[in-house]
Amino acid sequence: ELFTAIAELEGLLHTEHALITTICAKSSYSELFTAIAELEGLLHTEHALITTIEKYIAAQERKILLLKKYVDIYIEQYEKASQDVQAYVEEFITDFDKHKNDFKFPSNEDLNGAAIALARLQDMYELDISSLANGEINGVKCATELTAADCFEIGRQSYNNGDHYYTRLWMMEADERLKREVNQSVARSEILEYLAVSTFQLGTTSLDVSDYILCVYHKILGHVELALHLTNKLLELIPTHEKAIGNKVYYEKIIAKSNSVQRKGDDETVIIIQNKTEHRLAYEALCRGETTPSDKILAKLKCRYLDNGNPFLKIAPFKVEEAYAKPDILIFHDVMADDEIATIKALAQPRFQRAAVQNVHTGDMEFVQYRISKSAWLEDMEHKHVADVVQRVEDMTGLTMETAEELQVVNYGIGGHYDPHHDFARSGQIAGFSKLGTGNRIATVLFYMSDVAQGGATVFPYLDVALWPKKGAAAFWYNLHSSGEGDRMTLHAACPVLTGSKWVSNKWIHELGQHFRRPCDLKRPPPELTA
Ligand SMILES: O=C(O)CCC(=O)C(=O)O
Ligand SMILES: [Fe+2]
Repeated sequence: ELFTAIAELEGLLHTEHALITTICAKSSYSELFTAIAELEGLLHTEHALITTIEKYIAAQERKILLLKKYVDIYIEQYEKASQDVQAYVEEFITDFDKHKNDFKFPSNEDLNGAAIALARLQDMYELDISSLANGEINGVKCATELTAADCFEIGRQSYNNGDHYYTRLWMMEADERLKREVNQSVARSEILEYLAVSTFQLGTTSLDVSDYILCVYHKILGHVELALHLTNKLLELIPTHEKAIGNKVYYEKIIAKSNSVQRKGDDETVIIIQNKTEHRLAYEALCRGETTPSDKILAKLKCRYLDNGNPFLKIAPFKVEEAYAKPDILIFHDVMADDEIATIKALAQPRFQRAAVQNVHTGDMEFVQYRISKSAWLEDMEHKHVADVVQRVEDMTGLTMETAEELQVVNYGIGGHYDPHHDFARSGQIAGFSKLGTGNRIATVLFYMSDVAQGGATVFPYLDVALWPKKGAAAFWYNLHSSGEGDRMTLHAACPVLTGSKWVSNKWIHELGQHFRRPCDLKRPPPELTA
C-alpha cells in the first residue's frame, strides 16, 4: 500500500508541477480560475494521501514496537536460560504445568478417537490411503498433505486400538513418504518396528477391524518371514535394538519349526478377506449412495402440498415429498428458517455433551463407538424460535406435542455417525424415555440444520432409502405400527460424515394423547414386519 501510495504521490507532484508551470505561463483569468479549482481538488487528494500514509507509518511503528517488545522478552529469556539451562527448563515446565488447563490441547484420547474415525471412514467410503495422505477425498483436495510422521502417528494409534490391518497400511504409507522427505519427520527404525510387529500379528490372529469385519489372513506367504525381513532391516539401522533382537530370535524359531512341517504352497501374496455381514455391506453401499429403492417403488412416490385442514397452511402449505411408502417416510421442505437454525445452534452449542449410553451392568454412562456425536436438549420456553419449531411439528404431523420429548440438537463432526438402530424401545427394554409414562416413541421428526459436504446421509437399510441432508428440510416417519408394535422396517442410521459438519435436531413424539389423532388399530401388522 505504501508503495502504491508513494507512486501516486509522485505522480501527483508531477501533475502539480506541470499545473503551476501552466498557470504561470498563462495570463487569462478564466483559465487561471479553472486551474485554481483543479488545484484545490488536487490539494484535497494530496491531503487524503498524506493522512493515509501517516496512518500507515503509525501502524508500521506499532508493529516495530511490538517486535521490539518480543525481542526484549526473548533476550531476557535467553540471558536467564544461558545462566542455568536446567533450572530454566524446570521452571518452565512447572509454570507450564500450572497453566496447562488454561489451554485446550488434543488429548491422547482425542488422537485415538481420530484414528478410529479415520479407519471407519476409510472402510465405509473405500478411501485410498495415499490420496488421503495427500489431503484428497474422492478427488477433492480438502486438507494439507500428511508427513511421514503424521502417517506414523495414525498407524501408532491404530496399533493401540488393536487394529493391525490399518497399522500396517499407515506404516507402509509412512515409509513411502519418508523416502521423499528431505527433512525426515520420523525415524525409519520406528516405522519398521511397528511394521514388523503388525505384519506378524496380522498373520497370527483373525482380528476384528470393527464389530462387523472379520479379517481372515491366509498364510500363503509366511507372515513370519516378512516380519523377520522387516526386523532385519531395523537391525541394520540399529544393531543394538533390544526388542528387535528378541523378536528376531522368536521369529526364527517359529520359522525353523514350520519348515519342518510341509509348507502348503509358495505363492508369495498376502490375501486379506474382509468378511463383512450382508447387512453391513448393504448399509455401507447405501451410505455411499450406490443403492436406491427399485424403479417400481420410486414410480409410486409423489410430491404434494399439505395443509392438514389448518387455515394458515391453506395460504402457505407444507411442501411434502414422499421418500418411501409403507412405511411412509416423508420429507418436508423449507420447514426451518435460517434465523431459527442459527438460534437453535447457538442455544445448544454451550451445552453440548458427547453422546453416552448407560451400561446395563454397572449403570455407568459410557462412550460408545456406535454413536459418535455431541447433543443437547432444548425446552420450548427457552426461545420463541424453539417454540415456533415445535408448533410447526404439530402442524406438520397433526400429532400433539404435549407428551413429546424436548428438542434434541445433534452435531456430528468428521467421522461422526450413528449405527443402524430403531428409535422405539422394544418391550422390556428400559430406554431413558420409557420412564416418562408417555408410552413409546410413536414418530420421529428429524430436522436438517445444515447441508453436508460429503457423507452423512440418513439411511434406512431395509428400504434402500438414503436421505441426503438439506438445510431447512425435515424427515418424518412413524416408528410404530398403528397396533402400537414397533415397525422393524424403520431401522435407520446416520452415515459417517466424510467432509464438513452435520447438524440435525430430533423431535421424538410419544404415544400418549395421540388416540384421536392417530387411532390405534387392533389389526396386527403382517408377521414378517413384526419386531
Ligand atoms: O442424524 C441422523 O441422520 C439420524 C439421527 C438418528 O437417527 C437419531 O438421533 O436417532
Ligand atoms: Fe434414530
